Amino acid sequence: MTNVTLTELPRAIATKLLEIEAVALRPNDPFTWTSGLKSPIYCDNRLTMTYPEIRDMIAEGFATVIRERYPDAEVIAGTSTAGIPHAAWVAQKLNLPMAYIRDKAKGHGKQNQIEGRINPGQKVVVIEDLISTGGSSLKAGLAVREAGAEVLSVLAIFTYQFEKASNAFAAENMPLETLSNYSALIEAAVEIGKVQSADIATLQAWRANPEAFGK
Ligand SMILES: O=P(O)(O)OC[C@H]1O[C@H](OP(=O)(O)OP(=O)(O)O)[C@H](O)[C@@H]1O
Ligand SMILES: O=C(O)c1cc(=O)[nH]c(=O)[nH]1
Repeated sequence: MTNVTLTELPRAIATKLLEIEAVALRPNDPFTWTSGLKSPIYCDNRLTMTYPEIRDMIAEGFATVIRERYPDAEVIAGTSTAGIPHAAWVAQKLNLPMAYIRDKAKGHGKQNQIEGRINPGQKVVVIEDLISTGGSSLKAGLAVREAGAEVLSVLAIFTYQFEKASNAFAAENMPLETLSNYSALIEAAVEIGKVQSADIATLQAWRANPEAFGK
């Protein structure tokens, strides 16, 4: 078990993401995000699965948030696909039921969007790996509500801190909390010398107007 407080966690996770090279910069060959946005940066949190110490730091962070702020949680639900393993580790730590939410209902079999059992009226915490626009995780949270359950909060490892995402969650009155974020990532990257000043300038220009990047 790792021993990092919630206050230390944004920087600690950001540093680990940089150390394992989960963060890639490609200013001249932008990444396409799931929302269609073009970006000079991509944060591949899936790589945290590979490192027991890091995935446990994350799971312990989520478990602490749930114990402190959502002690009534009855089900931990992961978003498909990158949220699923983290939801499993948290559910195991808290000895709670687990489910996962597909981005859409299956076209065959039972045609489920939610796999595992979430009963109407149950209190659910949704676990996501990363928030860009927030579209994927908000959709997952709304599917849980559609099933008649209550979403106590969506928790994610990392957010780019776009207003668009926080506004979308606020509009649905759905709480969103994250363990680490873009500000902490940039601070950590500068401190450990992972980004050059030219890259910082590119990242600042992109961050100020992400929709215009790469056009
Ligand atoms: O906040 P958003 O704009 O929705 O973007 C973030 C989502 O994008 C990624 O998933 P992706 O669609 O790549 O699928 P995966 O989880 O199956 O890898 C990531 O894991 C988040 O779920
Ligand atoms: O928006 C996305 O698709 C996205 C961005 C990012 O940095 N990492 C990721 O896994 N997805």
